Amino acid sequence: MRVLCIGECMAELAPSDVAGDFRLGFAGDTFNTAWYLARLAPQADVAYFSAVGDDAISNDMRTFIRAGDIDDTDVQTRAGRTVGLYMIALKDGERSFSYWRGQSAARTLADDPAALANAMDRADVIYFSGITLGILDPAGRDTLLEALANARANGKTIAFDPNLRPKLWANGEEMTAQIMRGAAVSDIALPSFEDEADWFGDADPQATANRYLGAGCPSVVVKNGAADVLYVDQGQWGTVTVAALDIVIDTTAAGDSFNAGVFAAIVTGQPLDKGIHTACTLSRQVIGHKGALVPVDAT
Ligand SMILES: Nc1ncnc2c1ncn2[C@@H]1O[C@H](COP(=O)(O)OP(=O)(O)O)[C@@H](O)[C@H]1O
Ligand SMILES: O=C(O)C(=O)C[C@H](O)[C@H](O)COP(=O)(O)O
Repeated sequence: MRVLCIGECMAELAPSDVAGDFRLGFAGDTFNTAWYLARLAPQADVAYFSAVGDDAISNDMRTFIRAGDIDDTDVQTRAGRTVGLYMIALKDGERSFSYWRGQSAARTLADDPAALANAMDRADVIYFSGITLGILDPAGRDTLLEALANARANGKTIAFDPNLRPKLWANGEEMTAQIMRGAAVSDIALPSFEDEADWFGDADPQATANRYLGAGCPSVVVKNGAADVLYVDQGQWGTVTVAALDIVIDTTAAGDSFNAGVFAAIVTGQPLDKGIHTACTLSRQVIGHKGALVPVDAT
């Protein structure tokens, strides 16, 4: 099984234990999921699709991707450009981000439809997010969504995390409309209830699930912080209880690592509820540590 994750990896500055000192890493929502999936399912072939520049930090990022056992064959190089950067600020375990990514090479990742089609042809599961859609210009977004629709018609499984990031969009209407275009080409959606309620006005997680079902996405997993995970899979509804972690250190990548748990079940042919249990165990470990990518125990 080959899983292709599509999106932007950035340089990450994460607060260290010393006030004012930051640690340089590499992270980004779809990349984080690829990284955790490669740890959880070493038998799977995990690949990343993106674009980087040709400077030193772009090369360091590529080295980091490969060191994570992630195939970087489909990471394109754009001469004269570089990668995006973000910094995490923490207050009582909740994170906020500052970004410097307006000119990043990843913004051009969908410029070559042939490269997209070729990478998708070689994959079984294809994952993208609302952040992937948000960094693209309208033409790139159309190209990516068309390629995903074609891949789905060819039998690929398409997975989507809406990952709502209002800073990437002109306004809320544009964001919600484009997110639902993403849902319409997907087989499984993995939204987070709090964000969905804020932007779509969903009254409860059932309303979130029903909205994605209505868009044509037949399986939905609704994350909800420490509250139950609600899922619907080909008409079967269920919930999984989360063992709440009392002291949360940093919620960065909670949802990203969770998604990797679900994909690990898909690639190993296990039922979705088993994958959600793995997802909960993994994301609980991740939020107990600082930064997006943390060492994980066997789950
Ligand atoms: N306080 C917590 N205790 C235990 N697990 C948690 C906690 N907060 C989040 N998680 C786990 O992380 C998953 C994703 O969290 P959530 O906050 O909903 O997503 P996101 O990070 O995308 O906003 C949850 O479904 C749950 O499994
Ligand atoms: O690409 C971006 O804009 C990011 O924000 C990168 C972040 O590391 C993850 O997106 C964290 O995502 P959560 O799992 O929701 O905590």
